Amino acid sequence: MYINGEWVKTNEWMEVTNPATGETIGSVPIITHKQMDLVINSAELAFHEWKRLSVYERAAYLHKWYELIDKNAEEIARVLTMEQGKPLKEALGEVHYANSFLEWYKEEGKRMYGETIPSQFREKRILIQKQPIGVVAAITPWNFPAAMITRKVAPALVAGCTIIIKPASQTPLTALLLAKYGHEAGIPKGVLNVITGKSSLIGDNLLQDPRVKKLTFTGSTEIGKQLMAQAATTVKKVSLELGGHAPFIVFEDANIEKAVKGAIQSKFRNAGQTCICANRIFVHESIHSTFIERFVEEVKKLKIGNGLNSQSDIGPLIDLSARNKVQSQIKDAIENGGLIHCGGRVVADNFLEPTVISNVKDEMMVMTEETFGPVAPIATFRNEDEVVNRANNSPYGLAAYFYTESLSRMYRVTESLEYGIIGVNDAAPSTAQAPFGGLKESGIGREGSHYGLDEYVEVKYVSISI
Ligand SMILES: NC(=O)C1=CN([C@@H]2O[C@H](COP(=O)(O)OP(=O)(O)OC[C@H]3O[C@@H](n4cnc5c(N)ncnc54)[C@H](OP(=O)(O)O)[C@@H]3O)[C@@H](O)[C@H]2O)C=CC1
Ligand SMILES: O=C(O)[C@H](O)CS(=O)(=O)O
Repeated sequence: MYINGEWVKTNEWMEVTNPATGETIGSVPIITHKQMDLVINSAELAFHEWKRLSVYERAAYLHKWYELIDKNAEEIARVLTMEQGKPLKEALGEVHYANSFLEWYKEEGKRMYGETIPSQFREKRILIQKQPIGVVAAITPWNFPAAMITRKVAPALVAGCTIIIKPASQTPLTALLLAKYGHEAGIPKGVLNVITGKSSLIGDNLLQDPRVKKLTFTGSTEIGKQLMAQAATTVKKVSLELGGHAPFIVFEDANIEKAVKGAIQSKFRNAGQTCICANRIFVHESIHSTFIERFVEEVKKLKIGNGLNSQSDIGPLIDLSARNKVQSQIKDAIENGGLIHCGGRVVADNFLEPTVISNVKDEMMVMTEETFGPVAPIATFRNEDEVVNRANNSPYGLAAYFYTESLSRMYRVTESLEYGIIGVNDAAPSTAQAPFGGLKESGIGREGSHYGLDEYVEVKYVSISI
């Protein structure tokens, strides 16, 4: 663990395994109660100094950190693949995507403007200041072990906050490697902290402590709700990036080749383990057979294998329970009339073939529960109103995609879909300068863009009588 600028151990450890092979690749300490108090104390003390630096001074630290991550991207990507499983080419892409948040926020922080507002009284002046909120608790998931951290740390640090990061127990090594380069960049002690151990102990301590002013969480909706309730005890500001169940709609006037390419990209990235993966594919009945034929042809080309093998397109699922959950969705679909066009089988332990199922009904598990695996369920639809209603019929509201060549349809459907992120003929919308986040039970707040910076500041109103 990295606490107050030092590498800290404990007597108890937990192992980290490679999901592709099951082998142990490392171990991390299990934090104690005493160390929880130490890390919160360190972050609180550091906050009072860190916030006094100019944003330009803070940005300079982020710039050095960015340069070190860029220089060591291959090393970080390799560790990421070994603990999370994604193909090395995807892991390297994630490291650069993660670094883009440092690159973007080290500059955006310099535009953290306040404002003056005219008063109705001659003798009064109204001043609005933006100030850092304080100590931030960041709890992150295993599917993007680098990007889900920097997407929080970059805006938090440049705004003047200090941060305590709890990475997922399955992927802590990437977080600790990022901290190593943050340390080498000279980030002052106590500003950046990475702790590991029992999530409930860590969560309870961070969320009950009034010195922690903000929770930023990325993970499942179930855990997000629990943490939000815990944060209420001390009225912490919360940002929640939760589950998704993205509809992917192919209209009759779509460019089918683009739609097939987009569906492959959105569905099978990270073996389908992303919160914005296409989870329900709706194809207009008039182009269904053409789409299915081309889509299956392309899916069959995907190669499954250890992420360290440069030929692999699809790595393992994170663990056996994840694989079993996906398999149960496939089984449910088949039992209710779904037709398997390819895949559906376990290749080895955590490896599941990329699977395409047609004749899918909206009541099936695969169409109502987040899949988080390489399964593409395809349903047909007759008209625009029908498919928009079906697409919106979900407690989730994170990402949605649709393919059309019609400008008027693009506006109509974009305005009707109840999702925070909409890809129009685009299956890969995520980028540092745009706001990422969902509606409904997909979360609260945004990450990335200037909206993401606002999550780490308080707006102070100063009324002056001269
Ligand atoms: N909206 C978005 O941007 C994203 C959403 N997600 C969603 O996350 C889920 C997959 O990620 P996954 O890691 O399994 O999600 P989880 O919600 O199970 O875990 C997320 C993080 O929360 C921690 N955690 C779990 N329980 C507690 C607790 N009681 N107190 C404190 N921390 C706790 C976990 O720790 P531990 O590892 O020790 O269990 C982990 O670090 C999917 O639903 C996916 O949709 C994932 C990525 C991005
Ligand atoms: O966990 C996720 O799904 C990521 O937030 C998706 S992305 O930002 O890498 O696209």
